[in-house]
Formats: sequence, C-alpha cells, structure tokens
Amino acid sequence: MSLFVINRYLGDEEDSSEDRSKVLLEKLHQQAKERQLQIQKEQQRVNLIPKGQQSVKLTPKSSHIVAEREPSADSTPGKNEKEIERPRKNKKRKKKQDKDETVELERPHDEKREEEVQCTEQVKRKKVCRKDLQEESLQKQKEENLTQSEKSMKENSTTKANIDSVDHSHILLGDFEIKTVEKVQPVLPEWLSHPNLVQRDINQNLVPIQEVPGLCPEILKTLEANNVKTFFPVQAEVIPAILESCSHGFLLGRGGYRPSDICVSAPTGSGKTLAFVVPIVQTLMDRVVCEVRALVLLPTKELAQQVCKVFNIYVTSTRLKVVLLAGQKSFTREQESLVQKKSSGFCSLGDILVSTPGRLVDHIQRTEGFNLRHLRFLVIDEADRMIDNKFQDWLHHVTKAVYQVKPGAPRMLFARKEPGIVTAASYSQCQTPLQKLLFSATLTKNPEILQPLDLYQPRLFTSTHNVLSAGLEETSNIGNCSLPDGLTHYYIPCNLNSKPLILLHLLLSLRFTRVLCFTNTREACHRLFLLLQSFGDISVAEFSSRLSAGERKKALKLFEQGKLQL
Ligand SMILES: Nc1ncnc2c1ncn2[C@@H]1O[C@H](COP(=O)(O)OP(=O)(O)OP(=O)(O)O)[C@@H](O)[C@H]1O
Repeated sequence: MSLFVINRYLGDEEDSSEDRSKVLLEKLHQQAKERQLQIQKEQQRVNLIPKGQQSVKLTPKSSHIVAEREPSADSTPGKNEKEIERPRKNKKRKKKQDKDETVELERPHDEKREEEVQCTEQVKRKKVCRKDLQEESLQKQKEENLTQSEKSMKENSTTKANIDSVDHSHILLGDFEIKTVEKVQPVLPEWLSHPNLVQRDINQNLVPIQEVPGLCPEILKTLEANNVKTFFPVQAEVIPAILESCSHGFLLGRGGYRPSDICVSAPTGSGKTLAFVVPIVQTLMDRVVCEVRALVLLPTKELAQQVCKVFNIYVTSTRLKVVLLAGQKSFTREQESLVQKKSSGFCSLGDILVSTPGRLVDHIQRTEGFNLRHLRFLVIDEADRMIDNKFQDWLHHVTKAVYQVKPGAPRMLFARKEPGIVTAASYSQCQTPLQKLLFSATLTKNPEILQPLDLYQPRLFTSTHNVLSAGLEETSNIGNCSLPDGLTHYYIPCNLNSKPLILLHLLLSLRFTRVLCFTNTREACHRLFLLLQSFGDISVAEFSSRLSAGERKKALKLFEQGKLQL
C-alpha cells in the first residue's frame, strides 16, 4: 500500500516489482538530499551578507538582538539562540572571532572605550534607521487606509461634512458613518394620553340626577332623600360608565366580556366617593347570597371610616351589608362581623368591605372562612398612596385571595380563573369579572408605577389634563394636581427655626380658626403640639398615630364642633 502511495507521489501509477520499488526509494532519497543541499546553500548566502546590510533588514525581535550585538566572550547560550541555529560551518569563524575578542581585552582601556562609544553610536543610528523605516511603512499604511475611507466617504454624501473632523493620527479601521440620533421620546399608552376629559368647575357644570342614564328609581329616591339633586361633573361621567359595564348584572360583563377597569383623577372635593358608591350599591342591591362582592381600600383608618359612612347611607333601603375593617374594633370583633360559622360551613356577613390594606391582609391570613372569591369590584381610593411601595404587599395577597379555589369544591358556574393570555377559549368562558376602580386627586401618569395593578383595558377620566382639547379650557394645573375651587394658597419662605413663631402669629394676630396643620412625621407633630400648648392662649390638639383610636376620634369630634382652633 505504502509503495503504491509513493508511486502515486512520483507520478508512476504502474504496479511495480520489488526492484522497481527499490529504485523508487533511491529516487526519493536523492530528492531529499538535493533539498537539504539547497537549504544549506541558502543559509550560507544569508551568513555571508555584510553586517551593515543585516541591520537594515526588518526581522522579528529576536533576530534584532543578533544583528545589533557583537558576539561576546561572556555570552550565554540563552542569549545567542540564533547563533546556535547557524550551520556548523560558522563555528570555526566564531572561534576565530572569540580569539580576536580575547586579544581585544588586552588592548588599552581608552582605545576600547572609544570603540565602545563608536559602537553604541552605530547601534543608535541603526535603531533610528529602523525606526524611520517602520514609521515610513506605517505612514504608507495610514495613507492607504485614508484614501480608501475618503473614497467611501465621498460616495456617501451624508457623511461628507464629518470628513474634516476625522483624526488623521489614528488608523481607520473599516468604513464608518456618523449620524445624529434622534432623542427617544416617551410614549404614553393611548388610555393615558387620550383620557375622557371631565369639567372641573363643579358649580357651573352640575347635571340633574334624572338626566344621568342607568340610575334605578330606588337609588334616585335615596339621592333625593340625602339632598343630592344634581351630580358633579366627575359623577355624571363616571357613574354611567360603571353602570354600563354592569348592564348584564354583576355576574357577567357587558356582552359576556370582561369589563374595562376605570381610573379617575379629580381634585379633592369633586365628589369621587359618590361616583363609586352609587353604581356599586345599585349593581349589588339585587344579590341573593351574601358574599364579599365589593372591596374598598383606603390608606388610613379615618378615610375608611368616612367612606363606610357614605356606603351605610346608600344601602339603607337595600339588603346589602357594609363591614369596616380598619382597626377601630378589636381583631376578634372584626372577625365576628365578617364571617359566621354555620352547620353548612362559613358564610359571609358583609357584601361591601371598606378596609385599610394592613388590616385586610391580617384577615386574609388569619380569619377562617373569609374569602374574596366572589369579588366583583376592587376600589382603590387615594390610589397614588395605595400603590406607593409601602403598601405594595396587599396587592399580592388580594390577588391570591381573589383567584383562590375553594379546596375540594366542584367547579362552579361563573367560577373564576386567574387571567392569562386572552384567547378565543378564555374569552368564551363565563366567569365573574373583577373590575378595578382607581380614584385619586393626583393619579400618576407613569405607566411603570401603574403596571403592578395589572389594569385591563383601562379608561381614564380626568379633570387635570393640561392639554387644550375638545373645546375645554386649560385647567390650572400644578404638575398633575389641580386646586379645588374656592381654595387660595399662599406660601411664606422662612427658616426652620421661625416656623412655629409664624404659625403662632397667624393664629393669634390674624385670628385663624379651624386650622389643620400637617407635619411630615408624628414626632414633629408632637413637638409642635407641646410648643403651642405651652402658650396657653390657643386650643390645640394632636392628631397622629401616637394616639389611640379613641383619642383621635375625640379630637376629630372637637374639631368638627369648632371647639379646637388648631
Ligand atoms: N352631587 C353632590 N351634591 C351635593 N353634595 C355632594 C355631591 N357629591 C358630593 N357631595 C359632597 O361634597 C363633599 C366632597 O365630596 P367627596 O368627599 O366625595 O369628595 P372627594 O372627591 O372624594 O374628595 P377627597 O379627594 O378628599 O376624598 C362631601 O361633603 C359630599 O357630601
């Protein structure tokens, strides 16, 4: 086989005998010898080149050393690797050179020194020469690159202006193009950039309650009984929108579809509370079984109490029950007002829950039989504060409780499934929808902050939109806030120390009455209270979480009665 390969290599493909193969092997040997001789000749030719010429030759670093250094007596094998590589013929010449050097050592010192100086100068010159050559070749390379890039830049007219600014001291690698990049503009989702605009002036844009579509006679009667004859603009817009999403009852969305979530941004005193109380009461008033179907969350006990009071007024002519979970009562008493244990199991005692987030999470975790599986409305009042990081935990617990399946229970009609990707199959499945209603005086327009709420096709109603649109006048906005009518604000620039004195001046000299003064911490509130109380001339009370619920209630009552100045 190997012989066959050799034959092929030599261009002879004929089958051969043993003699023939011997001849071929000899041929091979002959060829190898010739090649070796050629190499030796070449090496000899290289060694015979004069030293001056060797230094001009641009060789790799290691060979520079050989060219620059004269062979010395103390040279170590490591230093003269190249010399070892030379053919043996050179050895004789080397020995001769070594002899010369020993003779050199015996020469007078000055002579030697002079030669050394000459030698170093020579080496320096050689180095400079080599450097010049290197620079020349680099320059050539640069020029070539530049001409190439200039050519391509000429072709591209858009970058022509930038050619002058090119730094010619650098080698250009490849083609380049300098473009001015447009600044990225933030884009709001459609529902935030194009909200439903609501008139701001509540005095001039009142709508008679009979003109608002969708209200049932019972509710109209209750409204009139409570001296509400007209709706404020935000109520006239929001109430019909919520009622429309419940036109097929609370068990199904309109047309069987999941209703849109609703966000309302309107100033303090614009009547937001009634905007969700009225439609919720009307939608749930015909319910058969008592289950928690509406949950209203507020950031503080007092606000929860206030909203609970309004609900209680509007449910009087219905079977609906409202439960307050805000820590006003002991936890056990709240549990008793929430669920009842019967022989058939636990049953809910409330249709509408008004709660603070912390207390609600406590009940979700610790109250046996309490569930949110039938929840239809989730109202988040003071939404900006509620979606603040401090309160974020409640959202996770509420969502978990809403989509929790009763252990061991058979799959019921309208049973709820956690929403996923919208498909034809998920749309055709009947289930009780959960609608989120967000209310705030200063609702954020930052979609990133609203994202955790997972709003479904939301609609925004706002009276704080600062774009001239739909024939509405531009509102008097401060950022995304707007001042309620009849409120004027002033500010007094002062240093920290003079603040209590200025307050005292307003109370004593200008005789301010029924003043609410806000501080940023409860400690600051307590300090200010002690300071003002020590003057004795003004009736002042403290109102913060330092006090018990009873003490706070008492202070609020005195303030309502006008018995407190501050
Ligand atoms: N249609 C109405 N007619 C007469 N009074 C109303 C009407 N709607 C609300 N009010 C009264 O206006 C006052 C302010 O209403 P409400 O507390 O609902 O405002 P709000 O927008 O919720 O304010 P906040 O942002 O402070 O919660 C309340 O005293 C309420 O009774």
